[in-house]
Order: sequence, then C-alpha cells, then structure tokens
Amino acid sequence: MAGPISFDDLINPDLHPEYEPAPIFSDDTSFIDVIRPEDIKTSTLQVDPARVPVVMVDNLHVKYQVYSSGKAVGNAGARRLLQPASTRGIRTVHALKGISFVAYENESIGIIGSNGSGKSTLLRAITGLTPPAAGAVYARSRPSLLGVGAALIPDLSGDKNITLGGLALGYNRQQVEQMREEITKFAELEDFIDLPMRTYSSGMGARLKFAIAASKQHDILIVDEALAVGDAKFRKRSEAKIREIRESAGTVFLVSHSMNSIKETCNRCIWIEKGVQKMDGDPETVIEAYQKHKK
Ligand SMILES: Nc1ncnc2c1ncn2[C@@H]1O[C@H](COP(=O)(O)OP(=O)(O)OP(=O)(O)O)[C@@H](O)[C@H]1O
Repeated sequence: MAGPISFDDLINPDLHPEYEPAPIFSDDTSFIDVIRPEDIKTSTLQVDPARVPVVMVDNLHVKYQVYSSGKAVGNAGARRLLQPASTRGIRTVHALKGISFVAYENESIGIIGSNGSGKSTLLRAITGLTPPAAGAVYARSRPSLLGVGAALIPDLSGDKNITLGGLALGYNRQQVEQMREEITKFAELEDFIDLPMRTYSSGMGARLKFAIAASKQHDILIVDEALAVGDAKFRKRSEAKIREIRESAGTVFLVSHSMNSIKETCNRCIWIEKGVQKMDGDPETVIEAYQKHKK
C-alpha cells in the first residue's frame, strides 16, 4: 500500500489548483475587443487605444467575512451557525471599495497605502486568489505572484526546492536542470544549496524564493514586498531584475512600504487608503501626496 512519500509524490499539480481571471480576449487595442460587449454597459474603464492593455481592474470590490472573535467564518460549531446572523457577531470587512484602472504593457505599477489599506488584497484579487464581491479583473495571461513559497518544503534541500519551485512554475525537469546553476548563483547560495531550507536565515530563504520565481519570464508579475527582504546588495540586484522583466514587455505590480523601492522600480503608482483608490499617477507625485497625508 502507500509507502513513504517520495519526492515525486510531492509534485502533484492538483495540489496547486490555479484560478484564472477572465481573459482579455484579444491583444487588439480597441476597447470593444478587449472587454466583452456585455461588460461595457457597466464598465467605467477608459482604455487608451494607443497602448496595449494587460490587466484591467473594473470597479473591484472585495469583502471578507470574519467573526468578531477573529475566527474566519466556517470554523465555528454548528450551534453557533444555527443562531441568526445578527447575533453571531459576523463582521464584514469591505477591504476594496471600487478600484478601477487599466495596466498597460511595459508598466511597473507600485501599490502604496497605510497598513490594512487593501494592497495585498488587490494583488490577491489580480492573481485570482481572492474572488471579487463585485466588479471584475481581466488579464491578458495568468498573472504570477512572485514567490513560489507555497510550493517549497523547508525540510528539503535548497537544491531540491529549486526542482519543486521550477516545476510549480511550469518547467519540465530538463529545463529545471538548465536553470539550476543560475538560480543558485543568483541566490548566492552555492555553499548552502545541499542543506535543508529550514536551516537558512530568513534572508537566505527569501533570496532562494526570489531567484526561483524570477528565473521565469513572466508576462504579468506580482511582487508583494519581496524587495524588502535580503540585504541591501541583494535588494539592488532584485530591483534590477524587476526592471529587466518590465523592459521585456511584461507588466509588474509591486506592493512595498519602501518608497525608495517604488521610485527605483516603478513608472506608475497607485495609492489606496482604507480600500479606496486615492490617487493614480507618476510615482514622485503620488508618493509626495501619500507622505503629506501620513504627516
Ligand atoms: N483573510 C482575511 N480575512 C479577513 N479580513 C482580512 C483578510 N485579509 C485581509 N483582511 C482585512 O482586509 C483589510 C485589507 O488588508 P490587506 O492585507 O489587503 O492590507 P495591506 O494594505 O496589504 O496591509 P499591510 O500594509 O499591513 O500589509 C484589512 O482590514 C484586513 O484586516
């Protein structure tokens, strides 16, 4: 019967089901061709006909339901569920309240805002991990969340995790072999690659995750604070890598609390506050307004 779990058993694509946002149906730049005609009635999006849209976020609302106790809905006992909702203490957190924008090719968009303003929620919705309560997200291809963290296993060596991460990104074994050395070198882990990942410092682990994820040519890349990890030298190199991805026709979204990272990596910035879109424009202007607001 079932023997010990082998390395191959761990690589089961069914364990990582991926949801895809509604596709943009054509690369054509006209508005009619990129949004389904039935959506136009409710859409307020303005698409620049001279540019190629890659992601469109249309009046996006996201809500979470939590018990006042802090437990996620769904974990409670049946007795509690039999009580009417009003006495159960279920609270709805309206995390995003009508976010709309069109992201184009070659854009690198920084998302900024105070703690709890909805930045990670926006990225999760763009990736398809969190469904919209209202509105929609359209994307030209499946957005990839930088970070293959979920696919990696701390008890395995860095080397084996490169295989795991590479396969999770959709490479075959032969392609992983070709990339192995480069990933190890980029992560600066040549001397540690045979050790279990759990023995790595948090910076070393983060470098490995970044190196694996950045090895793939992404069309739409989503980075959540990845640049905040690692030391200054690695941060510089990861910023350069993000610029490289952007230049090769991809679109990058970056959430960061580091305004310097945003200024160095992004050519557009969206500021969200308490789930509301406050500003969308060039990073210098938006960051200045945000910093004024924080004072
Ligand atoms: N899984 C969840 N269940 C319930 N509420 C959630 C969940 N995730 C986020 N929230 C709530 O949604 C709001 C937005 O959270 P989010 O993590 O998107 O903010 P953020 O801007 O990324 O914050 P930070 O800068 O602190 O990382 C917050 O009020 C948060 O408490």
